[in-house]
Amino acid sequence: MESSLRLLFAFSFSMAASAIFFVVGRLFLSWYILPYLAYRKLMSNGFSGPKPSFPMGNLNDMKKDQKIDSSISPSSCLRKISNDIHSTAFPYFVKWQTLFGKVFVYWLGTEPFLYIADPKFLKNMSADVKGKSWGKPRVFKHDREPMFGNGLLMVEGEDWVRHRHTITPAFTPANLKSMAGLMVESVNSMLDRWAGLVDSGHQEIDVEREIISTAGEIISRTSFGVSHENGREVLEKLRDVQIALFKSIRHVGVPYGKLLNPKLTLKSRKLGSEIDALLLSIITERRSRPQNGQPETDLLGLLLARNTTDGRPKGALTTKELVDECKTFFFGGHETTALALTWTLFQLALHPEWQNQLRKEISEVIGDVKNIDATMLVGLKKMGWVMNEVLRLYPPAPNVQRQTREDILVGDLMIPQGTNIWIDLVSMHHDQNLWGESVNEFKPERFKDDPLYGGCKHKMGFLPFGFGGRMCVGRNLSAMEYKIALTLILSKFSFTLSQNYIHSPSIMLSLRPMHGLPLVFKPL
Ligand code: HEM
Repeated sequence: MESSLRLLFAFSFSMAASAIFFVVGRLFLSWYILPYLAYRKLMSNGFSGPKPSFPMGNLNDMKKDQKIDSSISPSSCLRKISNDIHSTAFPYFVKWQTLFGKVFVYWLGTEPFLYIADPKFLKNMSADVKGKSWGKPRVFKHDREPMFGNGLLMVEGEDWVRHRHTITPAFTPANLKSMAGLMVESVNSMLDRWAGLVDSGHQEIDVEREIISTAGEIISRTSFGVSHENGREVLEKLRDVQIALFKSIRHVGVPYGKLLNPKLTLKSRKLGSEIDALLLSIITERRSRPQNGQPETDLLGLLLARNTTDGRPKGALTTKELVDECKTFFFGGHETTALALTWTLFQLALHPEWQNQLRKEISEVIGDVKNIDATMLVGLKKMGWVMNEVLRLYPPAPNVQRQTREDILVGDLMIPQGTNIWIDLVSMHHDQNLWGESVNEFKPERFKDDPLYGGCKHKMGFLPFGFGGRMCVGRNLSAMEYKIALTLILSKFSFTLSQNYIHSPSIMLSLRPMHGLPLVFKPL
């Protein structure tokens, strides 16, 4: 009896020991051996980079380099505003570029990333890769699940083709045109609010917050057909997730890094579920709405038209996929455009001569802004140059990420399948070799003779909307909203930068003014 008990104990012990050994082995394999082998493969292919440490990779070096200037104050800041933001927002990349060139390998936790700021290399790498063959880094997909789920920004392969086909018709010229009226209405109500504030002696307004809120209202109404009040709850929760993710970014790629921030992790998961529930109720309400025989052509209408509850047609999105797309578009559809407008008002506040040039163009092309019409907007050429120049200097989406799903040969260098890729748009947009000596100056006229590339020496050196098949699906919607909003703002106010402005362009997924953008307004 005793010996069989001993036998049982020995057996259980050895089973437990093997299980522990197996788990530890698996973890060691996936955290250390596999990333190290991937790294070795890249290094043996001729790539170099800063030395990583386990398990933080290069995260500690990045944190150390990102010094915060505690002496900064609004008045000292106004004296030293510079558009050379690459060196302030990404000092570690600038340092590594001087050591290793414009293509190198660095580590986020145990995840090696191939960093690229060389448009020629980017072109050679991406020339033969179709949109559906690119992946997105698993480490970000997992991290950003509560914000984007597996929506268009993150989805891959044949599923990406299916999602993109379903969504693209929402952005046809006819559909965009039908959104113009709602955009005008939302922007005018923001401007009425500004006029009220100025009348009551509050000339200084933080426009970043105002514009983000109005852009949120626009996407809620134009793409989802919901009131601003209903959309606001989704947008506020998305913003809270964004802040929570930003706070935990310090441990991105670190195994079980989320456990180091349990509160933030739980918070973003909880918010993610609440957002899903809100979106599901918007979808359910829309499904039950009588259609009056008219096809609904806004984004949600199009998504639902292919998604009847009784027997889904081939290629239709599942309810989970629908929710993820709504999440992606609620967020992606407002913040980037709002930031493009915000950075534009910042530049125009510093360059009143451009405010005047644009006002002149508006009066020649549009005339009375009460009659603004989407078809007139193409005539606003100078405004197009200004938009491009702002997207060059302050790209709201400052980097693009990929993961290879096949081996890619670039000249005689091989990028192995599964490699994470980080494309630094800010670096390319601020590269003196590509743009010349005036690279950090605001010069919209550089787009006069070359409206698409602004005279950049390489066509892949200017990519505010990404590249290839995965280029931004909302870029035309964004250009229309930008032109409508800027036209209305410029026709009602002139503005200057407030003494309280602190120049601190920072990354919180997107590139934003860390301390807002206070401007001083004067009605015209
Ligand atoms: C100034 C405004 C905008 C900028 C700078 C911008 C920038 C970008 C960039 C750089 C990408 C490529 C990302 C990648 O390849 O990983 C992208 C993709 C995307 N954008 Fe935009 N975007 C803007 C406006 C919009 C708007 C208004 C919407 C929606 C209404 C939108 C929705 C999307 C979506 C869904 C994708 C993923 C496309 C795909 O992978 O097929 N964007 N955007």
